[in-house]
Amino acid sequence: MGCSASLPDRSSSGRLVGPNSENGGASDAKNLRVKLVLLGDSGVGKSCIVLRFVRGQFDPTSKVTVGASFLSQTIALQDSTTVKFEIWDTAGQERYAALAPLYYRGAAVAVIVYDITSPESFNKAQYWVKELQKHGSPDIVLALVGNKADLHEKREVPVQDGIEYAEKNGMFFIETSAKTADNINQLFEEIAKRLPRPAISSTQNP
Ligand SMILES: Nc1nc2c(ncn2[C@@H]2O[C@H](COP(=O)(O)OP(=O)(O)OP(=O)(O)O)[C@@H](O)[C@H]2O)c(=O)[nH]1
Repeated sequence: MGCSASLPDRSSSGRLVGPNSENGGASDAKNLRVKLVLLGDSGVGKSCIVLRFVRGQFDPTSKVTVGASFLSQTIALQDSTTVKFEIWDTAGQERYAALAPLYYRGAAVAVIVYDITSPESFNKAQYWVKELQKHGSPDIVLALVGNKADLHEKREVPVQDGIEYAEKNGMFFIETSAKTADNINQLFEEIAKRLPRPAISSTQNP
């Protein structure tokens, strides 16, 4: 189960713009290209977050991620900077864990996702934070995301736990719902605001 995310560039809201082709894909002060990796336990909603961000859709019936999938999406900030996110959505199943370094190596941003109804997934998120702190780029932007915020009646991870853990580790924190779209665009906009200027450009290779 899950959200299939092997999709082309698409705009999904008025604030999102098409692929940035004016400068041939390189980063400059106004047009940033950013490699972003999503990590987290299987089933927390990584693919659904990406699908919601890129296409504005939620598909509860599509499949588990195998290996990883790649998508990109460009957003425009208020200061007219554009940020093209090159997104690697990794597979959360344990059997793919050894592949993760291929995807987070050289990433300017890591989005570490857990499910607010699953303490196990919160523990797994903490594992990924430590892994990124040890092996990620030294200036990587780390975001901690508590997804499935729409399932508040089943919540098992208090919002305060997410806030405190993120604060201690110098991370940006947000709760989202890929199902309702709550805070999905905000997640990427807040990441964009925290990027060093210009961000390191990347290629479509992991
Ligand atoms: N209620 C609710 N369900 C969600 C949300 N996001 C994802 N889901 C459901 O959670 C399940 C897993 O979502 P995926 O996006 O495939 O999870 P994943 O983290 O990509 O999983 P892997 O591909 O195994 O790593 C699916 O059944 C989704 O419909 C959400 O915000 N709210």
